[in-house]
Amino acid sequence: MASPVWGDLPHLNALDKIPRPFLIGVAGGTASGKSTVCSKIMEQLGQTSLLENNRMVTIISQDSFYRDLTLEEHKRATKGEYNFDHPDAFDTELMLKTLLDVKAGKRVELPAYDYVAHKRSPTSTAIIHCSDVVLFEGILVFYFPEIRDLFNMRLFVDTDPDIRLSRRVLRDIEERGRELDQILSQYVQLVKPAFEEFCLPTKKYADVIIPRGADNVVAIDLIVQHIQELLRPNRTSRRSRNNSDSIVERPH
Ligand SMILES: Nc1ncnc2c1ncn2[C@@H]1O[C@H](COP(=O)(O)OP(=O)(O)O)[C@@H](O)[C@H]1O
Ligand SMILES: Nc1ccn([C@@H]2O[C@H](COP(=O)(O)O)[C@@H](O)[C@H]2O)c(=O)n1
Repeated sequence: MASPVWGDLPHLNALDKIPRPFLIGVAGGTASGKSTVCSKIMEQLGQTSLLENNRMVTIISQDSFYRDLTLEEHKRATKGEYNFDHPDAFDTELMLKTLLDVKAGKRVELPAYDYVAHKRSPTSTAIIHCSDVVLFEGILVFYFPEIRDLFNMRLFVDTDPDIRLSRRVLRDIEERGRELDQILSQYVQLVKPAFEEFCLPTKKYADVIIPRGADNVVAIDLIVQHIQELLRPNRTSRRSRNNSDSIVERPH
């Protein structure tokens, strides 16, 4: 019989059998603050005395799973004309296999994504060991049903589109080697329509929607408290208590 630790617990219903790693999906539009929210959650979970030193929190980015581009696609990418916001841009099979390995407690090695070269970095990798909590963040982490179903908790970072665009412009110029006119044309022609078609409709799958992203310290504190409570050793069944779903904001 399978161990209850790795049991088949696709979501928050089996509250008295919390699987490790506890897999959290973090979706949201480009530059909504997904990575920043994950870093804050990781920071706050790492600091708590409830988690032992040898337990870990890991962040994986969906961007590590961008497909390799053909020569022609790469040419378009350098002109800001390749659609990186479409589900087809991702290697879904590899993404699913990796997450299943992570869930099974296997060690995985992931390349960092190089946004300047539009491909996975051949030199920089992240080793993902078996962790207590794994945060998987990206624009389309709730889009693919097989992947969506793996999460034990789903968060959607909901930041105003104008703020996202202004942050993306600064970030893409400073960190991703892009020119302003290309950032804007890519955004208008590809990023924004794909957000509306593929990312925004996945908000309904979230357990918690985080308005204003990392600025929302209250939401982040509540999420961290909730995770700590779920992962507390020897916790009593939440079904026997009354405060079980107090922080879970379920969208309509
Ligand atoms: N609350 C915030 N206030 C100011 N800048 C922020 C905030 N959250 C994120 N940023 C900045 O916006 C950019 C995108 O944030 P990031 O967390 O990487 O978003 P995402 O992972 O959703 O693309 C980064 O340059 C980041 O430093
Ligand atoms: N070579 C690439 C790969 C991706 N993008 C853009 O990145 C966005 C996703 O990353 P976030 O950190 O913003 O969530 C996505 O909107 C792609 O357009 C890119 O420009 N170039």
